[in-house]
Amino acid sequence: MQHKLIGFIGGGNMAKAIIFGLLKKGYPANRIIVSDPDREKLAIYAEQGIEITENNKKAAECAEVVLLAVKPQIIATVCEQLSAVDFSNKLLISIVAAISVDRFSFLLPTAKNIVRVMPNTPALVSSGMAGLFAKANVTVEMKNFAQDLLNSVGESCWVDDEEKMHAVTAGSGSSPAYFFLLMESMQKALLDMGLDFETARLLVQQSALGAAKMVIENPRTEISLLRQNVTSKGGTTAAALEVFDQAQLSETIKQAMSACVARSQQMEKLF
Ligand SMILES: NC(=O)C1=CN([C@@H]2O[C@H](COP(=O)(O)OP(=O)(O)OC[C@H]3O[C@@H](n4cnc5c(N)ncnc54)[C@H](O)[C@@H]3O)[C@@H](O)[C@H]2O)C=CC1
Ligand SMILES: O=C(O)[C@@H]1CCC=N1
Repeated sequence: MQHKLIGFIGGGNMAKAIIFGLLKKGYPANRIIVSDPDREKLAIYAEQGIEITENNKKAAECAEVVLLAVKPQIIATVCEQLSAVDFSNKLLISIVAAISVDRFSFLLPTAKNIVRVMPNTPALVSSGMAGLFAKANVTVEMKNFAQDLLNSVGESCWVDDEEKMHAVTAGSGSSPAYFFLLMESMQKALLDMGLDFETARLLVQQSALGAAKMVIENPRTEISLLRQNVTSKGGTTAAALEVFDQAQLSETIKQAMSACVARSQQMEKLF
């Protein structure tokens, strides 16, 4: 991919996952600049040879691609700081949850090429998943760069309707947390059963990896069949799944993901 100069506005958790993922894939450190008011956060980037600044405007002015990675709650303030920057020839990528392209067009009127992305932190280990959305006016070249960027740290897909970005948030941005919670709970249960910490963690992490690989490497097999293949009639797995069923786990997961979507829709109106 092209090594355009990327200016990250905000250098927190998600920016870090993308930036370190990019560095691992050979993206040159001297083609990245990070702006953040938190000097401690900036120090980790400086150590990698990345230019750092506390001045958002400076980072955006010199960058060809500006990637917004601040919290939705402060997006209006941050855009105000960027209002004197001419975005007309720049690509603006936002990973900010819930904030629409129309909102960015309002906050930064010179921005024409806006790509909205919902990535996730596994980008750090080259296993990210990102959903992307752009309006029809965005050039193919700009869209390709945005997708190449996300593809270099994982997989990606486009959605044709911006409304779907709320669901994408439930399925990419937030979803690693659901899997972490499941793994945390499994690890805790194994500790309570008397296994030591390292054994419990190894059992959980390797089983999670194995299950994910089974799904990925058997794209034509329904996930439900993979589950059934583990579940002997009257056996141990059936006993475990019966408990999940009684607790209505599937319904709970649906409710949790719906809450994620509802919060995203609410935040879209709030910020
Ligand atoms: N953490 C995640 O898994 C994901 C986060 N996102 C989105 O990424 C964005 C950032 O989230 P996180 O990295 O988790 O948050 P974070 O709190 O770790 O990072 C935000 C960063 O913004 C910095 N900041 C605060 N005020 C600033 C300002 N005026 N100018 C520049 N930087 C400023 C903070 O110092 C901090 O380093 C959010 O909009 C979130 O919705 C999207 C997908 C996944
Ligand atoms: O929890 C959040 O709001 C952000 C967006 C998706 C993941 N983290």
